[in-house]
Amino acid sequence: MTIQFRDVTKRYPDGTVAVDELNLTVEDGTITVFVGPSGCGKTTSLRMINRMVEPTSGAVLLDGKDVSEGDPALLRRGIGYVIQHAGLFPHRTVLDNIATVPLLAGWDKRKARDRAVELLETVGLPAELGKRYPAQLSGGQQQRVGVARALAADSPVLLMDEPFSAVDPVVREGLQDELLRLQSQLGKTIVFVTHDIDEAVRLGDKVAVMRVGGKLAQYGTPAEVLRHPVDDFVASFVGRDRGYRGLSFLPSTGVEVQDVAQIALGSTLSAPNDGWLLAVNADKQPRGWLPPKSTVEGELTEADLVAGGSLYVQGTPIRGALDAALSSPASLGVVVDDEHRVLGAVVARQVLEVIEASPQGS
Ligand SMILES: Nc1ncnc2c1ncn2[C@@H]1O[C@H](COP(=O)(O)OP(=O)(O)OP(=O)(O)O)[C@@H](O)[C@H]1O
Repeated sequence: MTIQFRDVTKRYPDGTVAVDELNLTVEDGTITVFVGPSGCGKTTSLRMINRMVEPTSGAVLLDGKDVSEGDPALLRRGIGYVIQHAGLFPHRTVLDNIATVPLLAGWDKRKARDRAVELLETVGLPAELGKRYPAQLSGGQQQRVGVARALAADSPVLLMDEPFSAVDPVVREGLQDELLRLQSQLGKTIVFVTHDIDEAVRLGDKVAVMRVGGKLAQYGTPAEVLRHPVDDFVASFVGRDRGYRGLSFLPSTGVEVQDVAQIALGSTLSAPNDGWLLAVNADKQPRGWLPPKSTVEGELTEADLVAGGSLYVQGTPIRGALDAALSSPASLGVVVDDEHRVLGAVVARQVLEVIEASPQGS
């Protein structure tokens, strides 16, 4: 389902212009992220899609149909909505929370409950949490329940307003991964609001950068916004390290994978080694590094090794190659295939040469 903002303006009764002449199309089956500093009108824009806020002028269209025509309650029931802190009903169990919308839609109790159990699994929560109350869950689990409840509407559109902002960064990354995994299966049209540019570029197929005063500053793919910010506001908002972030979108064409000296776990070392040796297991997966001039008594075990850096999966963007090279104790970034078998190594200097020669690096 496409969502179209056509000349949409929202002026609150006190005169605040929260959204100013917004024109933008959210494409079917994609994640579009509204990002910008506090007060720039992201939430107001989102809420005009399900008519929790009515535009002062202009129109929002769902698949070409003006949302202002028709019953707002019916519209809202048909659009999944997730907010910060999940917004769960505290006195209802997790399962009852998830089943809210199906019950409103007139499903019988049994069917709504079965659907809720299924959705709990979809969002990666164990079934036994279903009987608990929201306060008995962690923040991350509550957010997952919030997502499950929104999915229960089974609508093609999902609105998410800072859904992961209240959880710590590690849990947040897990939730983002989970959302991307779900989206690859479900293909919904998702509008996601955040003030965090990292979250925006990670999740968005498209990113709409907004500025205070409710104006759209730039709308494009994450790569476009990072590499070619249209003005100083966008450039400063995406940050000084945008060059590094932009590497997440630069292909690794031209990066040379060189041979790397290896040693198998369980083998013996006849003489001290000259250079670093990459230790691999029976499946040829890297397990760590053996420093130069090591002496190993008996068979090589993981206890003899120095931990390795990050791995670079061949074919993925160049940022991973640079990370692998810079994080390796041997200054050799380990290159692996999809099954994490060693293919060779990359060195930072050569990766940087490729980056410098790219249009982004120059
Ligand atoms: N009900 C309201 N009445 C008056 N002004 C409002 C109302 N709701 C929001 N605003 C104002 O409209 C502007 C945009 O608010 P909005 O919540 O859409 O921004 P936001 O980008 O989502 O901000 P945040 O990230 O802080 O939630 C702000 O100046 C805000 O104070």
